[in-house]
Amino acid sequence: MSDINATIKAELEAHPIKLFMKGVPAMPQCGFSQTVIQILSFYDVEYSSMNILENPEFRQGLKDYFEWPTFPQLVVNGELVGGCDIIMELHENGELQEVLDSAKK
Ligand SMILES: N[C@@H](CCC(=O)N[C@@H](CS)C(=O)NCC(=O)O)C(=O)O
Repeated sequence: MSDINATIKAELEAHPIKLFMKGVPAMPQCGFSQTVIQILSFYDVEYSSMNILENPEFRQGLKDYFEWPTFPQLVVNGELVGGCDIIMELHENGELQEVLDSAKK
């Protein structure tokens, strides 16, 4: 396993709910990241985030790791749930709560 893949895996093991985004929750630097932050604020959930603009290794590494070319990326239990469009869809159809509840404590 490449170094960055091992680093990503360790990061995901440490954080059951991880949002890779542009900017930080208090100041998202992209509308798609901002939308996901707003959606997550509807839920009583703790999550960790990483600003991929300040972590170029992760920015490229995650695209390869999940074979997903864009951010945000919401990851639960080490598995990519999706980006902005998918999170919005799961929120609107009522499935996001279950996904977030499945996070290992
Ligand atoms: N349809 C995507 C929109 C996200 C998107 O297009 N993100 C772009 C612009 S912020 C991106 O991450 N591009 C790759 C990059 O900047 O490394 C979603 O649902 O998340």
